[in-house]
Amino acid sequence: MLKFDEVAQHNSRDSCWVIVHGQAYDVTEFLPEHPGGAGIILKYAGKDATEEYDPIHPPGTLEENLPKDKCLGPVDPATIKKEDKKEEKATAKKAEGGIPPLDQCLNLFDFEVVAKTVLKPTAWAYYSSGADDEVTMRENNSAFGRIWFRPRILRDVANIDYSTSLLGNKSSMPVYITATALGKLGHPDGEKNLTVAAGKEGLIQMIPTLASCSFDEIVDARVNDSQVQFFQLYVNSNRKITEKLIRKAEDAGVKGLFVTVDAPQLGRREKDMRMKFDDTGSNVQNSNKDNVDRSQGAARAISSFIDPSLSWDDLNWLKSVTRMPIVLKGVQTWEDAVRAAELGLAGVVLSNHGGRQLDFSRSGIEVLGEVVEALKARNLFPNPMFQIFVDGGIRRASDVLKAVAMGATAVGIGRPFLYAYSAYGSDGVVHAIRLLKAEMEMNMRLLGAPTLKDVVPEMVDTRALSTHVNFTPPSHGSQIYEKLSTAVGMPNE
Ligand SMILES: Cc1cc2c(cc1C)[n+](S(=O)(=O)[O-])c1c(=O)[nH]c(=O)nc-1n2C[C@H](O)[C@H](O)[C@H](O)COP(=O)(O)O
Repeated sequence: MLKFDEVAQHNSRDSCWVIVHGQAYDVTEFLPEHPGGAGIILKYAGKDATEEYDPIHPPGTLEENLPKDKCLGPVDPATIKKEDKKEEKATAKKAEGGIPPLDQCLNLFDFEVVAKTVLKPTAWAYYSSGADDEVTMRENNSAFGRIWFRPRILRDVANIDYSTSLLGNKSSMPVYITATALGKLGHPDGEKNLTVAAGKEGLIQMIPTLASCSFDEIVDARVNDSQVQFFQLYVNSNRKITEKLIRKAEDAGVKGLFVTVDAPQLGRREKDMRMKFDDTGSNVQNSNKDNVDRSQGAARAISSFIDPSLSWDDLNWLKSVTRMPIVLKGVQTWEDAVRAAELGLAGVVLSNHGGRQLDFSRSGIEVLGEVVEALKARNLFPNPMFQIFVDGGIRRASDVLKAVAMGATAVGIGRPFLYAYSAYGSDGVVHAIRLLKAEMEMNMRLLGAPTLKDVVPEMVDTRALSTHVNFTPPSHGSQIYEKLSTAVGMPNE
């Protein structure tokens, strides 16, 4: 059995060994091939890299990418020295007073406040960042603040039913858990937290291509065989790899293929870059002058496989590969939505990737208005065979109902569920979903709409949508933050 000190001597580009899950690997020859660049590996040369490795790599990645003889065997656990993780210590200190009990989270904003105190800085940067100046990320939620309800009265609202169906699959609410990458950055169970909660609460989860967990782990985490999942696809420049992924998803019973079309290159998320940049900038990478394009941060590094040449011409190929309904995720104009409908696709997600792609893209809810008008003008709406989804900035059931009133079938939610499980595991996500369900019941009752069919365009006033007022959402979660900051002695920022 190897000793840690033996591994520690192989800590350079000329001879680079790392430890992952107690096994030593010689990655010297792999360094130039690593999509994330040599620098991030060299940072852990001669050390235990397990904690850094896990959130980014699905199980089996090493075995799939290294020749057998590069696995050098087990390292005596008694000799392994743990890295002095300054940043983890700081985070632990912040939360040493513990986090508030789950039932003190009263809305989706509260989870963000709590997650910020428990997430590693790199994880917080990755999850919370938007592109450039984050104008679109803020606008995503602000835009909902410019839509007003027109509630109707004296309607029998004794029984409220907010169930619906997405692409022909039952859902307990017009909400799905959208695809967000690198789930293990926030919690060791990663995306499985979402699978379990979605199954328990009857929601559909969209499995991301860039998940931390393996596809099989996420599918195996279903709470029962009838649990419905969708798959979010980044098309790989190597189309064979993409075909294999799609077939695997279809064989696993996935019920919808959401092709991401707003990210031919991942956006410049500067919070993420700064964190990663400092992270890699301080490491051997600079002195080794790696040729990794670090100017795009970690996101670019993990997504260099995405095919920027993907175009409308490829849709017939995509349709030939699968019988799953195909939805384009990241459509931002009526022209592209109409084209998708005319091509016989199953729908579109009006989305700007949570403001993480092109800054100053309009919010999904803003685009929804023009898309519905354009489809109606061509007798393409309403059409149960072509569904419209919206995501970005949805934090309240009132946001969900505004989108439904304007013609969306359902909405996708990302960050709040990430924050919920980063702080509280899958129980956090279950709680978040139940909070939304309680809001749905109350909002629909007060709106005068017993079912989603009764949530109609006349119930919203969208005249203010086209003007951009600076709507700053109330400082949500401040109550919980105050409590928290006193509990753990943090300055009340
Ligand atoms: C927050 C977040 C979003 C990501 C996401 C990762 C995070 C941490 N990632 S990303 O690494 O490439 O940017 C994906 C992804 O893998 N694929 C994708 O289609 N959308 C990705 N999205 C966008 C997501 O699917 C929704 O469009 C967005 O999260 C909706 O906005 P809210 O977070 O405000 O709900």
